[in-house]
Amino acid sequence: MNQFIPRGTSKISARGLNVHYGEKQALHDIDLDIPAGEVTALIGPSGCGKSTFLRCINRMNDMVEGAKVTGSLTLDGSDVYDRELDVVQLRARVGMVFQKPNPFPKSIYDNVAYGPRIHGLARDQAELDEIVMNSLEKAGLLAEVESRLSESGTGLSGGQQQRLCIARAIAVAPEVILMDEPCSALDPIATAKVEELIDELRDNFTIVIVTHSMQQAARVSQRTAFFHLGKLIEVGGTEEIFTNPKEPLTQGYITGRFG
Ligand SMILES: Nc1ncnc2c1ncn2[C@@H]1O[C@H](COP(=O)(O)OP(=O)(O)OP(=O)(O)O)[C@@H](O)[C@H]1O
Repeated sequence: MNQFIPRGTSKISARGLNVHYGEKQALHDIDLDIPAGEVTALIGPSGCGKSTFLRCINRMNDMVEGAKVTGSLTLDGSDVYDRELDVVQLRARVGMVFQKPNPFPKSIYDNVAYGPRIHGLARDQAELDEIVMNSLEKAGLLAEVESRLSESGTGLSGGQQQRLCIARAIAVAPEVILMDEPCSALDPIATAKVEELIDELRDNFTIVIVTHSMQQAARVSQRTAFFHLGKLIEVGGTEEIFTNPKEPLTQGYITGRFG
């Protein structure tokens, strides 16, 4: 059963969204609204289609051979799958942070400056410096790396690398940040830092996060969508989903009866 927030307040809207990988249908008729300025968590057992849905939003599925997306997906009311749409521009508006931190083998500075450079966001070096510093600050990393900006990003700890990847995503001023299990490779302390950061970022960005951890969904999100076997079973306020789910399948999952 799908519940909608009123139209007009949603940043991303899926209607009748289907995804096939060759013969296999990974998502069935998904209707889902993602509100602006909130964190929406996508949860559900392995293989239920969470990552597939996430990857539809910035058209990462375009790169998967045999993947076919039908139905409608809009960002601020515009069709994400419009043939005329510039996918590079879309990915600047919709940034992504992956499961494994993947800094470029470049300096910490250049990791963050990369996007602003290719999108021509800074008029001069001073402006680029400002974007880099601001992004590192917003990602909660500046104090730890200020004195070593020219050192390689790959030399940082896993948690620092993930915050560097978040800084890199923020640097192009996206509207939406997609996070695909961003803490699964991190220890509990690094995880706590990234979770804190997610909470701070929601003032400025719309965030969609895939997580296997129900505790994490409960800690960081305001809205939760539960997927099962490629279908959206239930979506609602996170507290409501975790304390008073309407669907027996959701209840079964959150109480650990299957997973
Ligand atoms: N590139 C692909 N080619 C073929 N099938 C795929 C591909 N990617 C995903 N699938 C299938 O689509 C379904 C949904 O996968 P998806 O990765 O979206 O699930 P998920 O809920 O994110 O899983 P997990 O929690 O294990 O990451 C699964 O059955 C998966 O095997």
